Amino acid sequence: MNQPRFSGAYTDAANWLYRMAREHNGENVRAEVNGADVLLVQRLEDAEHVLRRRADNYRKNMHWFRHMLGPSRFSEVGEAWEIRRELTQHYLAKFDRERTHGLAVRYADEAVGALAGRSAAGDAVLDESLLRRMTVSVLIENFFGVPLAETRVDIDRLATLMEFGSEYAFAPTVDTSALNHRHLAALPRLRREIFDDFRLFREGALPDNPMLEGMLAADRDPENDIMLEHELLTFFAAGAETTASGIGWACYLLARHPDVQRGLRDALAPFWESLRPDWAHLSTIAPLEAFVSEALRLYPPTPLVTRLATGPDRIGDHAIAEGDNIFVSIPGVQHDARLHTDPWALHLDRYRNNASAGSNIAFIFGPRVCGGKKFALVELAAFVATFLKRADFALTSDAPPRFHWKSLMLREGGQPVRVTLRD
Ligand code: HEM
Repeated sequence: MNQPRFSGAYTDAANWLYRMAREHNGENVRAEVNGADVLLVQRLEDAEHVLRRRADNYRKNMHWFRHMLGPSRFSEVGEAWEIRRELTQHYLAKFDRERTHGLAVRYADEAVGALAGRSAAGDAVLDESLLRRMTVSVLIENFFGVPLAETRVDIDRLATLMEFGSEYAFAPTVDTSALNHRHLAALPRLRREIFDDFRLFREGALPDNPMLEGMLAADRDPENDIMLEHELLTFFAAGAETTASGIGWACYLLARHPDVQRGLRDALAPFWESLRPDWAHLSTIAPLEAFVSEALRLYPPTPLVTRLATGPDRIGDHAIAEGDNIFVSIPGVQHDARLHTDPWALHLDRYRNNASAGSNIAFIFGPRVCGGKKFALVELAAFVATFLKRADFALTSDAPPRFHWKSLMLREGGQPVRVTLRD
């Protein structure tokens, strides 16, 4: 059989990952990706080997991403990563759940009204910039204590930079096409504009904030190459673009499964009618948790993580040499029919006994686990609950999704969903 091959722009990469997950279900695959040999890992046990058990032998491989966005917690390895992780992880782990829940409900309420306005005006797809505005608003207000409107952060510029970055996110990088030349030419100006947008963070114009003060102190320290703007950029990209993609896919699933939509709304009714519609209460609503988990299983916002072998090893049946490229396919692992019966369908029941929850790896695991996993799960649950309270979601097209990768996974052409307010 011919070796599977991917060539072209990485904007198409997620379509290839889903094809591999169907055609080589439950198998790892040696593939050629833009001219380089890659082992595509699709088995949970081997993903655990690469990301957790032998993480010391598989380092992050984001030279090009680093080149585009600057070195940050996201791209660095070893001590350079550990210093950066120290700067933010305490705050990402110890955030106030109730405050985050409150902010997520408030901004979801605003966003769903605007989304319904767009649908009423004739839009057949969800306006993704409204979803991004919602998630950036929660992130900034939660971690920096100010509303987005009082900062100069421009969410569209951030999204454009992410799109540029996706072309260069992986090794091997794509051939430089005319499009890429245009990107490269525009990059310096775009970066300058975004850094200028972050001026208030550097100038101490925001309320006292220990996380920001720690980042600024590290930025001033000549002993390292930490730059506040690089850390902020990846913080916003990792923390807001991802959840915006996640809630977009959740809306699509609600629209595609009206029965699930009704069932969840019914399950949430006592919550909204209660005297205590807070996180302590929302976090006990099992069908909501199951729905968020299934949305992240079927459509993981970050579908691919790439690593480079630093020494020889074995992964399943494959011998690994130093310098080998390893791609862990999250859709591959999460659609493995050995772990999930009927893996392509939405199943809320499988979470009843937490049976297959452990095989969902949307946030990966091991030392480089997503720093914002808990925060993202609080936000996503609050967004879905608020959207369901306020609106109905209906499909505007039955066409199966094609994917558009831009450092995270969106739907090509936008999510075909009409939003109608219930009150
Ligand atoms: C549904 C939402 C999200 C998903 C699916 C997601 C997924 C991921 C994945 C797969 C990685 C590992 C990438 C790699 O190692 O190559 C990662 C890393 C990271 N994520 Fe998330 N993420 C989400 C939301 C967030 C949020 C809300 C934040 C911040 C508030 C965040 C902060 C981070 C950070 C800081 C890292 C780097 C961790 C490290 O290497 O130290 N993420 N995320």
